[in-house]
Amino acid sequence: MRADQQAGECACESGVAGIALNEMNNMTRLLKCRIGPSVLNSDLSQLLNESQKLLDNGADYLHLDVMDGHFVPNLTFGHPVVKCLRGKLPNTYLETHMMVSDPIQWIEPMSDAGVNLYTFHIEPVPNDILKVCRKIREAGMKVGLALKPGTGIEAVRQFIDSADMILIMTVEPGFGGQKFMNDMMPKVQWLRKNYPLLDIEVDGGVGLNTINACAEAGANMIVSGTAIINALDQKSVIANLRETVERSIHKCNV
Ligand SMILES: O=C(CO)[C@H](O)[C@H](O)COP(=O)(O)O
Repeated sequence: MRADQQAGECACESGVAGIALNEMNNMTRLLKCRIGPSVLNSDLSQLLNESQKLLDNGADYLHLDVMDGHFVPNLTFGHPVVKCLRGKLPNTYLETHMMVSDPIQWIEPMSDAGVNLYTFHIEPVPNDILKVCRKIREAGMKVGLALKPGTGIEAVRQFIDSADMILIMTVEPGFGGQKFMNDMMPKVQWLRKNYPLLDIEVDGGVGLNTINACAEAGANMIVSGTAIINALDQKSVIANLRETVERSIHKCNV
């Protein structure tokens, strides 16, 4: 494991994916809100500047959308770009959201590039989920499991304890700027109810108009792309998103 990967802090201090409900009362306060802007719709010719601006404006981590043109009908960037970014941002927590058909193929290259959290979709590898989780950990990264909107929670249930985070997609993966799918919130609610300390991330159409639904459902890791990137005042949008989520986390604790 690289030093910068080790230094990365996960949103749930305990690092425990799930605990029994009766153990949670004194522990929910450890759940942390984290805002991770997606750089997908930023000016990618200025990736470092765009990233630095997001961090200066309060981002806790960067959500890097890696698309292979097979799993989703779009192409972005891969490990060479991530490695360059890591070189310039040695202390930033980097998540790669792997929208790829073969998540195993990119584990070593992404680990070598300095990724902290490797989030992959379970849909292309239904019979190899545990194997992929194990390889990600062996490579020194945290494990995120991502679900497309059409994938039910039952598909991931038995693997939650093997993950550090579950990503509930609130749009069809592939493009930024789509409409938030409110009907994904029951998945988030179910996860939060049954896994009080689990890091739950939402991604897709999340902004000031939709953050309330995410926060109330129990999401604590917030990916937001266009709502932050296109904002005139990124700092205030990030602060607003954080405030809404922290209010919900606080309500759970009292
Ligand atoms: O994973 C993604 C698309 O597949 C993006 O992270 C996501 O859509 C962010 O952009 P926006 O907030 O504009 O929806």
